Amino acid sequence: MQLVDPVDKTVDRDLSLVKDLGLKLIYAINTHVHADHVTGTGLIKTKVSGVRSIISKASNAKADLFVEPGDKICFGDLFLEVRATPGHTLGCVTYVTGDGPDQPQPRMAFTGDALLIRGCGRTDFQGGSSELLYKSVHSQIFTLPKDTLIYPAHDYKGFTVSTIQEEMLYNPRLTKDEEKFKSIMENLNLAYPKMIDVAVPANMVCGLQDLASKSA
Ligand SMILES: N[C@@H](CCC(=O)N[C@@H](CSS)C(=O)NCC(=O)O)C(=O)O
Repeated sequence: MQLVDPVDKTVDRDLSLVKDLGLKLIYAINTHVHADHVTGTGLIKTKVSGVRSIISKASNAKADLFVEPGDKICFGDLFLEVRATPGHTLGCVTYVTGDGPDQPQPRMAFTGDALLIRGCGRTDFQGGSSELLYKSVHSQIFTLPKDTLIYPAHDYKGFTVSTIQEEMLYNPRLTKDEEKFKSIMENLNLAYPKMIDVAVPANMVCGLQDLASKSA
């Protein structure tokens, strides 16, 4: 019996979509890295030549290119703006589509684990800080136009997209004041991530070359 790696399968599906749409993949962009997740970027690089991986400098991870707050990632006539949104991890960033008449409207924000739909990333390990996360979301994400579409990294309830307006109205954590938010985050009682202390075999590290350079 041949085992098929689920990450491999997902990457193949997504690359097939990119091909069907006639697009050329040039960047594989990460919002952050955590020791319990292996990013798919290294695997993508083995399947599509010329793709360059991107992650924030503050993540302290490995990649081809490092970005800092305020940087613009340009592709074709479009660009993504890099916003620092630490709190879930110290190196978390949010990527926002460009501002301007020639850029797609409404804007789109790829928030990683900083802002989830009706939730947010946990802040209880590996550089997490509820104080920082609250400030990040309020100063860097909730200041975007209300119709900006939010695409987070995870959803545990089947949602795929939200808007700034919806989250400012209905997010059960981030609509609260900072003290209440901190207390909510301290009492989430989430299970300790299953994979956080799992050692990664050496052959995976070779294939997935942008795996975080350090773990817990
Ligand atoms: N059950 C999962 C862990 C789920 C989890 O902790 N998710 C993280 C994002 S991945 S580090 C999170 O921030 N969740 C926030 C929340 O409110 O659920 C596992 O054991 O792997």
